[in-house]
Amino acid sequence: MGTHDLDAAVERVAEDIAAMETRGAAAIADAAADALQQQATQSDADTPEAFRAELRAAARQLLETRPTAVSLPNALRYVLQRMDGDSVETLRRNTVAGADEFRARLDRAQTDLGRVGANRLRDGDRIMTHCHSTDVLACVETAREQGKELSAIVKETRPRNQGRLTAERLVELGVDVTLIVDSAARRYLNDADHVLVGADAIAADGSVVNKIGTSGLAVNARDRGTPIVVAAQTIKLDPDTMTGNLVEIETRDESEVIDPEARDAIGDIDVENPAFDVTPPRYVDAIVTERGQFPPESIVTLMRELFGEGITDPWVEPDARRETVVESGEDRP
Ligand SMILES: O=P(O)(O)OC[C@H]1O[C@H](OP(=O)(O)O)[C@H](O)[C@@H]1O
Repeated sequence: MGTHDLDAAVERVAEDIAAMETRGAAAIADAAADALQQQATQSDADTPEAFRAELRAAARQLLETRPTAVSLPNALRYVLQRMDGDSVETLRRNTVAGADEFRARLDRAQTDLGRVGANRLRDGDRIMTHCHSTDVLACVETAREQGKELSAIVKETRPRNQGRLTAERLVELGVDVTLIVDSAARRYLNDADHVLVGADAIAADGSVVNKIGTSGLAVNARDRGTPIVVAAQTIKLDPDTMTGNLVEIETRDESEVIDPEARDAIGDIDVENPAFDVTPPRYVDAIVTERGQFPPESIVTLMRELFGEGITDPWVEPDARRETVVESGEDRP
């Protein structure tokens, strides 16, 4: 990859995604499409092949940042599939247009999803949230625009406390917010009408990969009889899972859990920090997408419609392309 001229914007976007300065599956997809667009705009490749190779290298650099949110490869796939043409200028134009189109679709999808999700919310409802999902917030925003009064119990979501971001945004939307520590969730589930969470990836069997703690929340919610709704644009659907591949779960640095000094003070311990977990479909009542809401078991039909049976990895050099099967990652559910 070192032989390719990567634009500074690509490096910057990749660093921001890895450090979680840019986070949330939709925002990651948007930033990745933007980075490819900047690479295409700035490229001084003098042959179509050099241009293509540069864009593929940029995509690989972006892919290396975080492994779980499938919106990232889906965004790269969308843009690179539109990189078409016989001259550098045509390739540049088509790639830039592909990125623009992708980002516009992303925006539209979230608005449409918000309308679908808002239909599930009634005036006076109380939701419980986990982490920070813009797809969830789109549902709340539309419901608020429809004049529905809502309140929310917001889990802080250790270790990075993205619940505080959700709390802030909900307050801006005029929602009454109660912030709780994660371990208090069961205690407050009786007060909630819905658990409403986002997703980083959805597998073909309807399993939902979301922020660590989602699966425990879903099991508790089912026990309490509180419906569990997942707000996830179709960009969160993982086409690789149609051929039996599992979603890779990101493990992050232990310093997010405990600072090194405090850790040393305790003595010889192991610290683990998985960023996501897998909620089996039987605990999920509905997946809300821009195409309507689906029971998790039927999501595979939507996946086939959207991705067909075969998928490609357009960032791989042509002589190394796979057919349809890829290697499984580690620590997959
Ligand atoms: O696409 P939207 O709905 O904004 O976010 C989806 C999901 O992305 C986040 O992951 P992280 O904070 O990037 O690890 C959360 O798990 C959230 O539910």
